[in-house]
Amino acid sequence: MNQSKEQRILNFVLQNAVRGDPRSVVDTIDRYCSQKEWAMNVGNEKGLILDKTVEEASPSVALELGSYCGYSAVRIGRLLKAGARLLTVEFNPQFAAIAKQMIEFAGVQDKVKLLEGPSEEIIPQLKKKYEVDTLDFVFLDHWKDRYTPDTILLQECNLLRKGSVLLADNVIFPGAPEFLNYVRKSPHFQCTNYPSHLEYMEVEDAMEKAVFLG
Ligand SMILES: O=C(NCCNC(=O)c1cc(-c2ccc(F)cc2)cc(O)c1O)c1cc(O)ncn1
Ligand SMILES: [Mg+2]
Repeated sequence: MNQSKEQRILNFVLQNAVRGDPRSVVDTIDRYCSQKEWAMNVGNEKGLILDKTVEEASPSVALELGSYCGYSAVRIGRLLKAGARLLTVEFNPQFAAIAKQMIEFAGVQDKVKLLEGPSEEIIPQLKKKYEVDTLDFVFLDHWKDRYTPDTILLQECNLLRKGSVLLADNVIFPGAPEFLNYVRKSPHFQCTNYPSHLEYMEVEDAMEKAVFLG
């Protein structure tokens, strides 16, 4: 049975990156996906916006929706302070299996926990089952039509506090127009747009930061 693209990306990392070195894993995925096969990792240009936003938020508890191959989980995990943790949610079992191996190879498994399942099922479990009080940082990179319902669900589950930072990928391409409309119109969010480009392409894209005001 021939390999999936995601398996080929993982194999390239296992053979070319340095075990335990998150930076080398991130750079190796970017090298593969810019030179060999395009894939929907956030990439290095938007990755730098992600880095700066994570560093500014300095989260103790972070959530990622949409792990894919684990690129951004490794990227965020490497920036977390001692004792801080990232929960990353992936619906697709094939993607989840790859992401778990990527996270372990990078050596961030003590900070990053992958939760497999649909976000709408996992979010309501975060407080009781995963001992979350509130989330300091949320990276939205899953199905674009889930950004708005999941943002509402996070509020309904009292998982956001004054100052919680949401950062959403792909608000231009593939696009999340409903989400942009929702957070920009809401009195509960302070929004900032960061123009960029689709990973590994010259297509326009952007990230949107939405800070919860309580
Ligand atoms: O999360 C799940 N998919 C990835 C979401 N992410 C994207 O769809 C995504 C897509 C693109 C993209 C860009 C250009 C293009 F031509 C095609 C796709 C880029 C990105 O940066 C993304 O993040 C998922 C899977 C599944 O089977 N079930 C539940 N959820
Ligand atoms: Mg994306």
